[in-house]
Amino acid sequence: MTDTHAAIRVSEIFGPTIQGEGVLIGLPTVFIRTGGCDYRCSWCDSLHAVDNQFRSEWEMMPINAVWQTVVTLSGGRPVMVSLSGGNPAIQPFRALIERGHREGYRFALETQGSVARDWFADLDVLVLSPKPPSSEMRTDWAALEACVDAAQEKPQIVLKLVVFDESDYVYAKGAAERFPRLPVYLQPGNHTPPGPGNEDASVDMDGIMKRMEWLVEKVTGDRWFDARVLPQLHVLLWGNKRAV
Ligand SMILES: C[S@@+](CC[C@H](N)C(=O)[O-])C[C@H]1O[C@@H](n2cnc3c(N)ncnc32)[C@H](O)[C@@H]1O
Ligand SMILES: Nc1nc2[nH]cc(C(=O)O)c2c(=O)[nH]1
Ligand code: SF4
Ligand SMILES: [Mg+2]
Repeated sequence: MTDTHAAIRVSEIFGPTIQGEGVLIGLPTVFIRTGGCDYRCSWCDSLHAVDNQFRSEWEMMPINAVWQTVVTLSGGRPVMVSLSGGNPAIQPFRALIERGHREGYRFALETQGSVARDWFADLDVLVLSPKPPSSEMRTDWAALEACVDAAQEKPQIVLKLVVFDESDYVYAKGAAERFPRLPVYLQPGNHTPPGPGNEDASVDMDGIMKRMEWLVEKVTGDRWFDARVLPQLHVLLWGNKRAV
């Protein structure tokens, strides 16, 4: 069933900018960032879409209004739309995806993989980013597998793993071994400043670059030749600034 009366809890809609991460890096993209998350990662870089203290900034938007915003931002030209958050899987996106597809838009979704939806099969790209030990979250592997199953091999599915340290790297290797058919993107963690609302704080660029170099040494040393190591390009360009 497609519920065209459904509303999406939106934190921000922005773009077009470039996708800064993973398999679609560099591609012009409009982002819909939903409000609310079932996780609380210790290093989440989007707390303004997670922490309840920002709830007053979130808006319940009817599908039509969300879609109109995307059309306005893209000048009516079909573009990649990234559904992120928060956890976008807890929002009712089926009708928006259907609407956008009719007009030639494509949809990627970023989720930690804790909640599976049957409409994942309607996506073009499903980015699963299970959380390593440094996040202080525990992975429900059955839920992650349910996300892969829900997609029914229709969208492209990739694993994007954030790595801060050795135990995160070991976790990433384990996750890749559980899903041998999924391409793997490794992304160095960005130590975001404590607390939400600190997007003007400077980025620890040296730390990010050191972790990237170390990651390259790890994957090449381990002969892990189908892993890809990529930075968050938008962080290199614009730091912790919001909505870029
Ligand atoms: C803010 S999350 C929103 C989507 C979903 N909740 C998730 O975590 O996949 C978007 C992406 O940013 C990554 N991310 C969040 N905080 C990060 C940080 N401090 N450093 C590097 N990547 C981070 C997540 O792993 C995820 O791939
Ligand atoms: N440019 C840009 N690329 C991104 N890739 C993933 C993002 C996210 O926060 O989900 C993000 C974001 O916020 N901005
Ligand atoms: S799952 Fe994603 S949005 Fe939620 S707290 Fe973790 S990084 Fe942030
Ligand atoms: Mg981000």
